[in-house]
Amino acid sequence: MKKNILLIHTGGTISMSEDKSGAVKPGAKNPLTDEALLLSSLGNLIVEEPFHLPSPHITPNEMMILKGLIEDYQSRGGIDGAVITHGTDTLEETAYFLDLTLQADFPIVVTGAMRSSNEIGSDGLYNLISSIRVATSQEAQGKGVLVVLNDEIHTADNVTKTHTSNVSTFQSPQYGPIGIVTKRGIFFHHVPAHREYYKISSIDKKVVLVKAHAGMDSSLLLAAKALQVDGVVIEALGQGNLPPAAVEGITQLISSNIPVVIVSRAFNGIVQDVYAYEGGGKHLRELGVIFSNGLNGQKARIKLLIALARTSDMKEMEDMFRL
Ligand SMILES: NC(=O)C[C@H](N)C(=O)O
Repeated sequence: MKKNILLIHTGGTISMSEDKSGAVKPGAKNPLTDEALLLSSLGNLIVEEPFHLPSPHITPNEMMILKGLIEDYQSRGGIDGAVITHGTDTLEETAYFLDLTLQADFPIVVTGAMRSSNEIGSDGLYNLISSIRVATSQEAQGKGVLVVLNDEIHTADNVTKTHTSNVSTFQSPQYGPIGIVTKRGIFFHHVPAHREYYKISSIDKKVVLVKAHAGMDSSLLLAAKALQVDGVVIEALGQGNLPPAAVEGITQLISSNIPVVIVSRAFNGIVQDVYAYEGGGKHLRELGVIFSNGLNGQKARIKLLIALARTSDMKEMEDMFRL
């Protein structure tokens, strides 16, 4: 029996076309709707298009709209899986947001494309078909929000865009993909180590993301404090260290009760309190910095926004980032 799949289009290259000059842009109509007949052989598709945006235009507000839409369908029942088409630039942030805030009992898959619908070698329709196949697979259940592109199945917490234009751009640097898509089937070779769920009803805090560099000082951190942001995420150096000149900024943020979360600007590995020199991980831990293990900066920012939507207790936030 065909499964009921909620198909949500949000925009991005997957629903754009190239014009004669080679410029890629959204048209009046989503080209994927032309493929409705072909796609309908894969399941009963219930199509929604709550907005049509390139993914650099996506904000947490659109992420909340997607969460609400999926929860609506979930409460009405009868849905066996959901697929979201999304621009690739911020796809990982939306996927991770939904992973943390939805408690769906059916698979949710996010996909996109690197080449627009009318380009040679266009990957959009192929990725969409793969995603619907994953969303209808029994084994995809209970694995959290999945990201499917280029024949690979990734978890939302680990996947990241690693190449500006290549179709194999989505990679999971820490652990690799958890499954593959082939002509014959959907094969999972790993199980996600843990799942997290946080109930939120709004998201409205301001969290900035700062990248550390050799010679970094406190100016951007002090500017963040002056702007009265609600939280700061820093892509720190190596295992989680900062230049000594950044310590003043950290101290002032934390003494103003503004949480500071660090991840590493290295795209593999975790941050730890290893080094005991000024600005080293041990020093940062003593100052009250929260260590986020394994997330990249943009995802730690999403998690901090969610944490701030739930609590102002630093200890509770720290516990959330320990997972
Ligand atoms: N490949 C893509 O989808 C990139 C596009 N700029 C977007 O994210 O909307």
